[in-house]
Amino acid sequence: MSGRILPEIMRRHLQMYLVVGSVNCLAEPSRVVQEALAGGTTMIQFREKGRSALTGVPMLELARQLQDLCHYAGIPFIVNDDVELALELNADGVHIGQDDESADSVRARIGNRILGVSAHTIEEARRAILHGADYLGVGPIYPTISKDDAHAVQGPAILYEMRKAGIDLPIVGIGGITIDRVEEVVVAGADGVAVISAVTQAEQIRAAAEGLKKKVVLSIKHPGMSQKL
Ligand SMILES: Cc1ncc(COP(=O)(O)OP(=O)(O)O)c(N)n1
Ligand SMILES: Cc1nc(C(=O)O)sc1CCOP(=O)(O)O
Ligand SMILES: [Mg+2]
Repeated sequence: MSGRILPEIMRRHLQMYLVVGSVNCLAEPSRVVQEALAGGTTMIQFREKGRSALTGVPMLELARQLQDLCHYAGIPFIVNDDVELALELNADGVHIGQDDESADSVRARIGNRILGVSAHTIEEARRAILHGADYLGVGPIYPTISKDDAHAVQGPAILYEMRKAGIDLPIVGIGGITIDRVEEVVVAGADGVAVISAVTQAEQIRAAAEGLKKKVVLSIKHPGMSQKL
């Protein structure tokens, strides 16, 4: 990448952001990602975390497989937490939280790659922006089954509050987001939705991703209309 990603391009990548690891998938992870990409997923985060998470060579092989799929689909491949892994893979970016390495230090290591930072408060959001974040992950908006150590549920109100406080960096909402909740999340101020279970646990993965993406786009263009779908 020749320079930092432009906010308007970042916003488009955030529309239907799939966060995925082998632990979350009912089907084979590469199949899940293939189907999700076919359904119009706009960015993927590799998050290999949890009790039965892969490590070592199998983890690396899976990461490479998913990265290749993203490459062919022309969408960014982001690594959760592990800056070393992101650099080794030459990934498009990294997502870090408040308990991970500090954002300014990660920015210095990854150059112009995409940097996503989790923020739960306006103060955390402001600090992340100062430290070079390209987007904020804000949640959990609703109760989630996919993260054991999630913070307290914030509701869409946190998105309104951040926008009202003048935070204009691209934001993705995360945590318990289902198709029925998309419009509320977008209307509250998010540029898109980051999901695990709504896609990885779906019987029809492609249709699930497609439905979420369509609803995000419709909610951005015509707030209020998507309820009629
Ligand atoms: C898009 C997005 N938003 C938030 C998170 C959560 O990051 P973090 O708080 O570091 O928790 P872990 O995912 O590392 O358990 C995320 N991964 N992605
Ligand atoms: C990875 C993650 N981070 C969260 C946060 O609040 O920061 S919630 C979450 C899990 C999202 O999974 P699902 O879509 O299945 O609820
Ligand atoms: Mg983290």
